[in-house]
Amino acid sequence: MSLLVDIGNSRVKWGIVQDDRIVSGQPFPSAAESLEKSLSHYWLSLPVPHRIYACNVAGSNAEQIITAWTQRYWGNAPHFVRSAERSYGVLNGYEEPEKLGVDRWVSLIALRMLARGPACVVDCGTALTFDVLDADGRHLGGLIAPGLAMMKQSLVRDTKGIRDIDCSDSRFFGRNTAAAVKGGVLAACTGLIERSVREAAKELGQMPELVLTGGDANEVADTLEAPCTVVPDLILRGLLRIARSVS
Ligand SMILES: Nc1ncnc2c1ncn2[C@@H]1O[C@H](COP(=O)(O)OP(=O)(O)O)[C@@H](O)[C@H]1O
Ligand SMILES: CC(C)(COP(=O)(O)O)[C@@H](O)C(=O)NCCC(=O)O
Ligand SMILES: [K+]
Repeated sequence: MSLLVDIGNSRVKWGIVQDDRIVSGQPFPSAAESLEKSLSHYWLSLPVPHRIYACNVAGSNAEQIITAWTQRYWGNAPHFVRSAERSYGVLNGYEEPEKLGVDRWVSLIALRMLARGPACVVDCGTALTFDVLDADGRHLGGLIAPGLAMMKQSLVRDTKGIRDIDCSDSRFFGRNTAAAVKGGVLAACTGLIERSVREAAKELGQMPELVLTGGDANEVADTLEAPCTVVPDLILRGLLRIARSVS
């Protein structure tokens, strides 16, 4: 059995590989304070994995805690994927390829398998990232913006007049503070995505496919006018691609 682990700035997403398919587990917070406890809670009952493939953007502390845990209970350290210049049919577009967030790199590897032609991937996580891949697997670069929760938190933190932001209203324009914040933050994300897709289409000479992933992908997809596909386990699928090539 292989274990696939995507360690983001908010949450650890993970899944086991059974019959070459991903069975996703319950995500848990990546915060260092609770990480060891969460690992024991979610992973102690698993069969011992022969291989562990991980991508981590939550800092070396998270990497150390997870490695210590898997060493202690399974006698096995994870293989931490690093961003490369070229692999699995994808050519990294960064001037310094190793500086591209490894979650973005792995999502491009998955996107390359999934898409028939040029495609864009949006990760609606702690940050919102947008990356472009042409029909030959060349990464044309991307964008990084704050994610939905981070935008809301920054409004609460840095203003006196915005406090309660719980809202189930779904009209575009809000008629109270919470609805105005919800709408503003969603419009910031969907506006970024729709403008970026148009810009990508200009560079590509053709309309790209659009794939969304991350904890807020469904909420963003519901507001987007552009056609898109939500793939919740996109990064785990990229890790599976890498795992297959090694075993
Ligand atoms: N059950 C949930 N628990 C926590 N966050 C959630 C949940 N469902 C959706 N979210 C949203 O998902 C975001 C984190 O998405 P995720 O893709 O896990 O981010 P990251 O990869 O940066 O850790 C949070 O900011 C939150 O808005
Ligand atoms: C952009 C990110 C913060 C996204 O992290 P996430 O929201 O997935 O937790 C991460 O991919 C990262 O730290 N990237 C390094 C900088 C870059 O990609 O240019
Ligand atoms: K992520």
